[in-house]
Amino acid sequence: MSVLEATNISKVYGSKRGIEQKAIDHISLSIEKGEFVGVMGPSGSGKTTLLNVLSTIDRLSAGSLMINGTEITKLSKDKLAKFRRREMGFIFQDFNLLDTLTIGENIMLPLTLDGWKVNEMEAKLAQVSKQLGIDTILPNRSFEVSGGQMQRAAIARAIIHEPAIIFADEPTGNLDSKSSKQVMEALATLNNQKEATTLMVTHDPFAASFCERILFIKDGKIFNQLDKGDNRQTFFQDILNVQSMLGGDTDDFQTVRV
Ligand SMILES: Nc1ncnc2c1ncn2[C@@H]1O[C@H](COP(=O)(O)OP(=O)(O)OP(=O)(O)O)[C@@H](O)[C@H]1O
Repeated sequence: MSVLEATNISKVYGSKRGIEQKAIDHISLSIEKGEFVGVMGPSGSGKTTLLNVLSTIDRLSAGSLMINGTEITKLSKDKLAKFRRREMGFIFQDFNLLDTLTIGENIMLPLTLDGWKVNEMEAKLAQVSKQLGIDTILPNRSFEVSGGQMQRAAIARAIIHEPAIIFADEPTGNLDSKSSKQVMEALATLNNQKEATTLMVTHDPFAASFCERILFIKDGKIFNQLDKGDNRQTFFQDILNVQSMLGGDTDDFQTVRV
């Protein structure tokens, strides 16, 4: 079953000088339940725009987008906000945790907004935080814990309401290699054990090697697609090969740390 089905989608930005920028150019893609899909491509290729339109943060210029059986382009603003809150989880590069709340309160936020009972929220919090290995830091504030712990808290917040799909934008972008590995292992485990359908934009070939499938974007179009197969090290090398074919960021060519 497709959790996400985008058909012929485009996003065109206007400019003050009247020149249009076609950031997404007639892309069609589908993501099945339980898939872990990565999006890669050179700087300016349209990765963030693709994530933003698929996650309904930004409106499409054209095309159709079905998520969990609902045609997104037909929803009113209010219905869309509710749909987004219930059916989607978000993970950002800079964690986006509120430092006025404890880590536990941050994680429970989607349930608080949805009017859950306190004892039910706490039971769910205990389960999710244990699974992510952050149950001991729940009373802390974000500035008292490490970057890796903050990102695992953000993952807990993204999955606590069991959304249909998780959108992750450079989740390892602000982390050192050890924390990146922990965060990617956490995402991959959630994906394996809970069938958490995930779409992740990344520049990092190491992070991407945890995905099952990578879509490479160039000039707003899908340029190539890679499937993992059964060996992550080979997959990692394949990712580097496509990246070098695409050109772009020299930072992307990292030493192997699989
Ligand atoms: N708000 C906007 N207004 C006008 N043009 C935009 C806007 N946002 C992005 N663009 C343009 O759309 C294209 C795609 O940008 P996007 O940020 O999606 O690329 P990206 O692949 O995520 O890049 P990066 O890896 O550098 O973050 C670029 O040419 C960019 O300049």
